[in-house]
Amino acid sequence: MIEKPVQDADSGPKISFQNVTRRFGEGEASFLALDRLNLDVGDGEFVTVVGPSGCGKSTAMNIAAGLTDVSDGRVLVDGKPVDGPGPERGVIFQQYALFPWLTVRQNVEFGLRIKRMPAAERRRIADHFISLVGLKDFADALPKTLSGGMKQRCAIARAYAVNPTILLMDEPFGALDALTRVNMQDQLLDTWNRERRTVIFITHDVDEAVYLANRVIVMAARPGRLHKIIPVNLPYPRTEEMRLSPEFAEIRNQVWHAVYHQNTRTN
Ligand SMILES: Nc1ncnc2c1ncn2[C@@H]1O[C@H](COP(=O)(O)OP(=O)(O)OP(=O)(O)O)[C@@H](O)[C@H]1O
Repeated sequence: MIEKPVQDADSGPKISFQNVTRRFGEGEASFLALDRLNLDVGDGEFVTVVGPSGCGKSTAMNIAAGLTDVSDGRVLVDGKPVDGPGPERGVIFQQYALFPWLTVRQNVEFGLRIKRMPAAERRRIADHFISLVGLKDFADALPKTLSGGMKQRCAIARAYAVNPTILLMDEPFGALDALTRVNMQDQLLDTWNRERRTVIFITHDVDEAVYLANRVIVMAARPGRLHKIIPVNLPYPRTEEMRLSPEFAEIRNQVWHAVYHQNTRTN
C-alpha cells in the first residue's frame, strides 16, 4: 500500500507557483483574477484544487500549462521558469477535444507523430496507454462512437502517451454522469499508482477532491487567492469503504466549510 508519494528530500518541488499574479484588462476596469499565489507541489503528488466560481483556478492552471502569461510572479517546473507549453506538461480539459476524424489509436499517437517517433514505437506506446485506460477493444473506433467517459479516457491516454511528468487536469470529469465519474476516478488513481506523475486536478466536487488527493488546495475569490491547504491523511489505494468512512466525512466537512464558509472561521 502506498502511503505517500515518494519525494527525494534533496530535490525541490516539481512545480512551484511563486507570487503568481494575473490581472485582466487595463486601468480602472482591470480585474485581479489571481493575487500572489504561492504553492509548491512535490514530485509524484496528487493535489486537487477547489474554490468558488471565478477564484482563478483555471487561470492558475493555464499559467502552469504555459497558455496564459503572468502579470507578476512566475511558475517553475523542475526549477525552470515556464514560458510556454512543454511536453513535460500534459493538459486535460473538460472538453476532451479529440480529433473526430482520427481513431482512438490515431488520437493517442498524435503527439508521438509530432515528435517524429517511428511508426512501430508509436504504436507500441499508444497501445500500452489504450490498454491502461481500458479502451483496448475500441482502438480502431472513431470518437463519435464512444461514450463521454470513453472519450475522456482516450484524452487521458493521449496525454499520457507523450510521457509528461506533470498532468494538469481542469474539471476533466465535469461533464460525466455520477457513476462514470466514480469509475473514472478509480481508473485515474489506478493509473497514477502505476505510472506515477505529478497531478494538479481542478474540480467543483468536494467528494472528488478528497477522494483523489493527498492535499486539497482551497482557493478564495475576489481577488483569486490561496485560502487553505487541507491534507488528506488517508492511504492509497483509496477504496469505496474509505469513501464512506467517518475519517473521509471529517475531511470532506473541512473542505466543504473552507469552500462555502470562507468568511467564517474554518478552524
Ligand atoms: N481572458 C480573460 N479576460 C478577462 N477576464 C478573465 C479572463 N479569463 C478569466 N477571467 C476572469 O478571471 C476570473 C477567474 O477566472 P477563472 O476561469 O480562472 O476562474 P475559475 O475559478 O476557474 O472559475 P470556474 O470555477 O467558474 O471555472 C473570473 O472572474 C474571470 O471572469
